Amino acid sequence: MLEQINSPDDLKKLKNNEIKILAEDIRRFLVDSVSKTGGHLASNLGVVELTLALHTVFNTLEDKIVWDVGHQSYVHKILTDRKPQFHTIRQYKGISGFPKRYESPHDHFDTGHSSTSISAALGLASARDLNKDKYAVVAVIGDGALTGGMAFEALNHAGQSKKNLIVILNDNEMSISENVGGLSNYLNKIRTNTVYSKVKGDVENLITSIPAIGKTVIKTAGKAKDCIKYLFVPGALFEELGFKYIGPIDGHNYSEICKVLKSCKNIPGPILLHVMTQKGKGYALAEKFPDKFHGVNPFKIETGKPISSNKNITYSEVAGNTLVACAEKDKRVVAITAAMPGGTGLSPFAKRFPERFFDVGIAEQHAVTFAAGMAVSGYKPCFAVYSTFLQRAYDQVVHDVCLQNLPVIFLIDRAGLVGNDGETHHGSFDISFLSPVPNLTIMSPKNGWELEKMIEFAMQHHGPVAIRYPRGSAITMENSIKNPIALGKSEILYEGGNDAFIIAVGHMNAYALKICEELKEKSIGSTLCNFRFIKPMDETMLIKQVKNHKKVYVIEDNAKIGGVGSQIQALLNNYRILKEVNTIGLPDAFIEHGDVNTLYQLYGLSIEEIVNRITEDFASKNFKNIRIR
Ligand SMILES: Cc1ncc(C[n+]2csc(CCOP(=O)(O)OP(=O)(O)O)c2C)c(N)n1
Ligand SMILES: CC(=O)[C@@H](O)[C@H](O)COP(=O)(O)O
Ligand SMILES: [Mg+2]
Repeated sequence: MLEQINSPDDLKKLKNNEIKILAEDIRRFLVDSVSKTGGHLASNLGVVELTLALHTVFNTLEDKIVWDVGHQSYVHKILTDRKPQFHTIRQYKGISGFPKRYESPHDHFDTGHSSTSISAALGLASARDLNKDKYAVVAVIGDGALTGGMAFEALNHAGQSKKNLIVILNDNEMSISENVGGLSNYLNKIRTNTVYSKVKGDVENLITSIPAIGKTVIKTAGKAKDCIKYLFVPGALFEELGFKYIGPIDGHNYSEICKVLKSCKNIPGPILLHVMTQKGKGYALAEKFPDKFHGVNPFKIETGKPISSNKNITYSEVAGNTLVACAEKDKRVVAITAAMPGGTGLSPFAKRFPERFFDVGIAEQHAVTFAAGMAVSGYKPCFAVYSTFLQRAYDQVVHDVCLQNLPVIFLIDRAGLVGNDGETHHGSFDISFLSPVPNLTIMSPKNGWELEKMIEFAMQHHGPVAIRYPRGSAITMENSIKNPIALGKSEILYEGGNDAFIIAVGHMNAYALKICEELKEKSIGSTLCNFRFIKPMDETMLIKQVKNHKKVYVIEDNAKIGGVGSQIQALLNNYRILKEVNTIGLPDAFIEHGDVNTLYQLYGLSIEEIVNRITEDFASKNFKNIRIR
């Protein structure tokens, strides 16, 4: 059936039983395709009927759907002309795993970070009204994404705005892990109460339908009506904010969703349509383990096991295990996540110390200020967070933690390039945005061992500490020099001559060591400095080594603007040391998706590219050894 669908218009020709077959085909296609490419599977399996219904009722060339996070937009992509390219999803030069306006006229807003959809949709609806246009605007937001502060801010605004706007709450009772918090409990009450699910009218209808209360209640007890409304009317919370709440409805019943969506089109004002779906639907393993199949590497369909299994410990696991060890020794250690216990390696901590573990939902801003509150009270909070999501909480880092010099530890996972998730998810900016913040100590480990030692160091430090490390396996360096971590001190990893002074940040040291060896073969002598502390910098070492070398190189997986290279250049300028610092880092651009090695090659960060660049510099006839004062 899927072969017959070349555009959303083709859906309108299908009968109900054909839609059922189509839904099955789409699920098969998704499992087959994602098992080869990797990607977000379970969320997409859950929204097949919902997406089919949306494309039946709306015309997405005009009507605007905003997919929150956007990881569940695969079915939408398949239905909107991207089926032929679907095998390229998340691969370099392939289609993105998230909605992209550049990719299709059916995509109306780019997403990747959670909880933005209602704000964006309200913006679209407000612009539509100013322009006197007529299109519909729909935000599709998950129950996890609804826990994000922005979603509440937008509901608050949208409810009062009275704009025609449909918010579809796709409730599958899961974030990546189990959803958490009071709102999740509230949705659960709506779902599980049979009165709620049977009665979809307004409060009068509801009350008259309960014989024990009856019509007299309505006549005689206006105030009581409000109380009863809170008890019985599903979605009263949303109603009070100014939304018309509809639901909950079965998100796998295509014709019911179509019917409700059609009537939503004719109801004025903001509507919240509560749709219940099952994450992973149709693929037994994903139904059983929706968290494991949220985002997957290529896997075998029969077993669900990854095709290439990498047994090496990841940086996230090192961080999580180290926190457990620290917490065993010190009762003040607490761990915080914003809905990413698995990804950040905190699951063992959650299991071992449930009372000292806090999953705050997708609420990075809250997580940081919550950590500040605990720190003020004598605890040692560790917030493990992906670099890209910490962007959300910048003001909280500055205003609530660093201004008060509180001993909060930021374990910044997924720093640098993350690969296939692409531009919304790379951790390209954390050095640039954290470095100017007073009181903050910033470190980056060269390998797993050093991450462990840095966390132990941070536990003893008085003041906020950020430790940034990349996605994936922790490097184990043979013969690594295990100097203890000392505040503001870097480590010389290689001494082989005075031509190039190479400063490497974090895991780039592994590359840099090989680079030094290759340069040696080309008769270029070098020294390698593992720049453990991005802040405070090891100024004494820097000045000494810079003066002793002909050229200076900084290798970092952060934006060059505001990165370590630019900071070292500024430092040398301050000391009137006239030396050019050559930074090998990320350009002033949003980096596309693709595997990390391809991207390193593309942006000059691969070993080969760096060796070539340094070799060319030293071969250049124009090369002058600038004398240093
Ligand atoms: C600001 C931010 N924090 C964390 C994430 C990581 N993340 C992506 S999807 C997701 C769970 C979303 O749950 P839900 O909205 O219910 O969607 P579902 O996958 O269940 O359909 C999380 C935590 C993110 N994308 N953005
Ligand atoms: C959509 C989203 O934001 C997450 O699912 C993210 O893709 C997880 O990334 P990792 O695979 O690096 O944990
Ligand atoms: Mg969910």
